[in-house]
Amino acid sequence: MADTIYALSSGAPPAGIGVIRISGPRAGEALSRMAGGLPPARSPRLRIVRNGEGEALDQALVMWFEGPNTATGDDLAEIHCHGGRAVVAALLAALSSIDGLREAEPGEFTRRAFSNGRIDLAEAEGLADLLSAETELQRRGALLAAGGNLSRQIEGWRDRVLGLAASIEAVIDFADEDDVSLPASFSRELDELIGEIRATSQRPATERLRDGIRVVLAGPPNAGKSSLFNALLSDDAAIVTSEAGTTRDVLERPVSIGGVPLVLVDTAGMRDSGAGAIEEMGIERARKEVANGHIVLWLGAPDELPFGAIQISAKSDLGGGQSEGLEVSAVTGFGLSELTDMLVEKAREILPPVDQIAFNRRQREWAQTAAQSLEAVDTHSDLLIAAENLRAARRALDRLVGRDSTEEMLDALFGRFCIGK
Ligand SMILES: Nc1nc2c(c(=O)[nH]1)N(C=O)[C@@H](CNc1ccc(C(=O)N[C@@H](CCC(=O)O)C(=O)O)cc1)CN2
Repeated sequence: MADTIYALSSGAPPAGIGVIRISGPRAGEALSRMAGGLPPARSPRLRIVRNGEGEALDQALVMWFEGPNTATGDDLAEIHCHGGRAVVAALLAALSSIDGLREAEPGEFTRRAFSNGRIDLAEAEGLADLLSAETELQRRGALLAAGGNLSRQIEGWRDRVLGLAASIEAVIDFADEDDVSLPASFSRELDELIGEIRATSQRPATERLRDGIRVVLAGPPNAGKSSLFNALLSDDAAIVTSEAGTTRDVLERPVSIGGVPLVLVDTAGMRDSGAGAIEEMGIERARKEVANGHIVLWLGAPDELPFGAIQISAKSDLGGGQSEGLEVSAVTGFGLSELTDMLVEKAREILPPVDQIAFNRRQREWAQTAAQSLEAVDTHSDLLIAAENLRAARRALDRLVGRDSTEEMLDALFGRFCIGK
């Protein structure tokens, strides 16, 4: 019998309300013991919730969902309690003392939903992105995958592959009868399918949306990079999102500007001579960032503009001086809104579309494998080989949505979730 797991699924206490979920074969029994009987299925009821000694712990809304039509696919109970630390702690302690119940691991509720066939891998990956979404664009992109749009598209492609395979197999099976041949539409249907898979694979990968567009500020020392960095971070439109984990001599801050996820990267000032060994290392890092940045803002001399970078003339409040490129002043705010508008526009051009499905890198590899197998289908030569290529394409699409995924893959994915999800 599968374990029955429980966890606080809402945010860290103290909070207004705490939602505790219990999933598994003993969920109903556990809720019934604590709430003095099961409420009617799928209807909230206000109950006094008690521990094993009959002591009242809280007055809470309780809900009961009978499997398999639940979020996890198991029997599922929920206690919506007051979100105070001691209330949540007392309820979790009461659950831990019930036989056969244990605390859930990170992502374990979602993993149950996956093993019970309630969601597929593409939906679970979308959910992981949805939970980590900090900007509006990230939320919209992830919701499409989490809501099954991507999976439905793959299912549609898979059905078309099966249809093509059935036509080929019919010809193979009736090879003796000479009036059996492939439908005239076969090649057109095959080409259309390849075209759609290729077009979707060519869209930028969703990791770019998840990780943000790197906007690198580069230039010589004292060019005003850090002032511009700070000004962009405190721009009205900018919401500073959670800090990146790494501290380096390259300073980076994730920020949401107009709902678009950007990572602002401030670099060491570049100069050719007079730099000591440590500064030299900083400059080396700065060069790397310039090479890897999605958007590079150059605050130096126009004749040293790195390839593809955007010329910025900072400190324009000082007047005079160079006036090439976009003029901005971190001090007066002059030109900042033009700069952020431009950043948002450029970023959107290189981000995956949020109103259409896009793949992450793992999904893209399988989609490309499927397209390659389909491209190898040649109806003018051995049809047995064509049939085998169609089977290979079907297998690749299956892998894309996680049929036969390995334990390692699942551990890696669900380990990204928090406890209670
Ligand atoms: N309180 C609470 N809120 C939550 C969740 C939860 O588990 N509990 N969710 C946790 O992820 C998300 C909602 N996801 C859910 C997914 C499926 C079903 C479910 O019961 N599905 C059934 C019946 C659908 C229906 O009522 O029409 C089904 O699909 O058959 C419920 C929630 C977000 N909000």
